[in-house]
Formats: sequence, structure tokens, C-alpha cells
Amino acid sequence: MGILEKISEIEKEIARTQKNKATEYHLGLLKAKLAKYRAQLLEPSKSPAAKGEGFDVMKSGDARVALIGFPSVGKSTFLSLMTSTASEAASYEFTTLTCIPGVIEYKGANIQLLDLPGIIEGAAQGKGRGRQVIAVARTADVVIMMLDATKGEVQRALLEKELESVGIRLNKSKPNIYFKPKKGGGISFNSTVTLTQCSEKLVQLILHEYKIFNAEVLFREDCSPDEFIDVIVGNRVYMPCLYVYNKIDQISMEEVDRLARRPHSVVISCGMKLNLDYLLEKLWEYLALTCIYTKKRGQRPDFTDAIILRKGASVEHVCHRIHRSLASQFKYALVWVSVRQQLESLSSGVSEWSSNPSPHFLLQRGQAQSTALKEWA
Ligand SMILES: Nc1nc2c(ncn2[C@@H]2O[C@H](COP(=O)(O)OP(=O)(O)OP(=O)(O)O)[C@@H](O)[C@H]2O)c(=O)[nH]1
Ligand SMILES: [K+]
Ligand SMILES: [Mg+2]
Repeated sequence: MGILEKISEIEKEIARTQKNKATEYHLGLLKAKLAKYRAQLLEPSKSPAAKGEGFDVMKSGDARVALIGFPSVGKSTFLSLMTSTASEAASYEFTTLTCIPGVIEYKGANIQLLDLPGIIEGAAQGKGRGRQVIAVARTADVVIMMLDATKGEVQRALLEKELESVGIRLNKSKPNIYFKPKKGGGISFNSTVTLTQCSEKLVQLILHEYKIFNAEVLFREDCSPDEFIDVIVGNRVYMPCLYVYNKIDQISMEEVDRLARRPHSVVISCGMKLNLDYLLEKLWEYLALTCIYTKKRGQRPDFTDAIILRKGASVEHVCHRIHRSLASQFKYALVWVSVRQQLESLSSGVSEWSSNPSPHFLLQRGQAQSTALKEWA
């Protein structure tokens, strides 16, 4: 039996197994097996055709966003609208065959946007250029899942399943489980919270399936068996995803309203240029970037030249961006908060600036590594 058949056998068995206390261990084991086969499936193929030309795009700018979606949902139309790059758009499917990079300039940041070929059901198993597309998606900071508003729900569920099956976790955070394989001593199992989905026995069974007999496991939240498997397997990516429903010019207002209220969703029309500003705002939020401006003594900060960093970056990161040797010579920094808000309403921000010239914080040398920027904002 090939791996694909094995996977589909297990999937069928999971589907027909009733979920209850008696089948809990059986299901846990099946899921562990499934994850193993999927991992095998993803091992790089040896045939050169699978490599795919035109997918090795250099990372550039402050962040990377990948456009994932079925064929002809409007990905290339979107790239051509938002960036100065033109990507061919047409009414037939699979117009785009490689990865086309463009740059969105927003709030002083350069956001690399990648147009990709459309993917379909079975992409993860290598249908079309699915594997290459998914490999690129893994390298992004945010995925935009573009959907055709007239058929969005089916497409959304199918693509979520594809990405899920290759270890991409959308809008989820890493399970809070401490897991450390050991040389000996058996399995030590602990939890700091009451567990309703996993037990010590189930955890042991799953670990044995992965031939792990010595390890330290500490659950710090009430995780599911799937989440535990994710932690053992390890190579999962946890990625923010915006679901973008395009072509809302084709559906009723009621339908637009319903889609817009779904979690992590934005509705747009590339054809009629509707709601694109709001999409950019949301994208910025999901990228979790922050702008930092430097200022010379006695002068106003230069609001045209931002240092762009991820939220939560430390002062040390800022130093490194300015000069390689700055961090090691760092003594203290004067920090004014809410710089980002000042930029957002530039005029009021500047007047606030001149009326309030004293810094909110004095940051000493020792704090350079530990103080996260978010604490000041
Ligand atoms: N009605 C309507 N049509 C749109 C909209 N955006 C794009 N289209 C049309 O949808 C078709 C497909 O657009 P593309 O940009 O080529 O779609 P794609 O997702 O890049 O397609 P592939 O590269 O084949 O995967 C084109 O005919 C576009 O003109 C929109 O907002 N409304
Ligand atoms: K197309
Ligand atoms: Mg295209």
C-alpha cells in the first residue's frame, strides 16, 4: 500500500470511529500514525520536476506576505493593484505559474507580497504546483488566503485542510507544553492545569508510537491530543492568516455582511477597488510590526524614516538596526512612547511632541536586552 492509501485508510477509520471515552486511545494512536505518514509524504521528492523553477524568491523588505488561493480568485489582480509590479491576470485558471514578488509600501515599511499559482484540493500531495506553493507559504510572516466571495466557504475549508495537513497552523499559538526527550528515566508526566482532553496514559501511548520511551512532559494548558502530537513532531509553523473574500461586487449586501463578520476575514473587490484600505490596516495589524523613529538632541524626530521591527523586539534589536557596534557601547536611551499613534495622526502627534519634550522613559544599559518595546507602547 502506498502512503496516500495508508493516509486515506486512517482518515476513514478516524471518521467512522465514534468519539467517546472508550475510543479515546484508539483515536489518539490513529492521529499519531496519520501525522507520521503525512510527514513522510512531505519529505522532499527526488525528481527534479518537483523542485519547480521560479519559486526561489529572495526575502526582502520588512516582512513577507504570501497569497494563497484557488485559481482565478484574483490573486494576481490584487498584486498588480497594491504594488508597482504587474502580474498577468486572466479569466482562465492557472494563469500564474511561478512566484511573482511585489512590494507594498505602507507606513514607511516595505512589505514583500508574493503572488503564487492557484492551488487546489490535493495540493499538499503534489497536485499542480501545490507543494512549491505551500513551501513558499511556510516562509511568510502572514498568509493572505484569497477566496472568491461567490464560493468562499467551500474553498476556505478545503484550503485550511490542505495547509493543516502539511503542518501549517493558522491563527493558532504554539501549544504551551514543555517536552524534552531524555536518555533514560522513563516518561515523567505533569500538568499545571486540569486536563480534559489528554491523560497520562494517552500521552504515553502517543509517545510510544513515536518510539519515545524517555521524556519529560509538562502540560501548561489544556491541550488536545493533536496539539500534543504537533509538539512532538516539532516542525509546525504557527502563522497569522487573513481570509480575504474578493469579488464582493458579485454577491448581495447581506452576503457581504455575513462574510465580513467571520473571524479573521476581510471582504474586498479588486475589480471595483472596494475596502482595500481596510485590508491594509488589517494586514498591518496581523504583521504585528511597529515603527521606531530616532531623533537628534534638540530636534524633532524624522517621521519619514522609520526603523521597522516586530512588536516585542528589544532595544538591542533597535541598536543593531542603527549600527553593528552600537549595542555593545549602549549606555541608555531616551524613549518617547506612542510614536506609532503619533504617526497615525501625524499633525496632532507633532504638536503633542513639541508641547511635551521630556521623555517618558530613561532606559539604562542593563535593560537593553530585556526590555521589550511593547512594554513602552
Ligand atoms: N468581478 C470581479 N472579477 C475580478 C475581481 N478581481 C479579479 N477579477 C477577475 O478574476 C479573474 C481572475 O483573476 P486573476 O488575478 O488572474 O486570478 P488569480 O487568482 O491570479 O488566478 P491564477 O493565477 O490562475 O491562479 C480575472 O478575469 C479578473 O479580472 C473582482 O473583484 N471582481
Ligand atoms: K486566472
Ligand atoms: Mg494569478
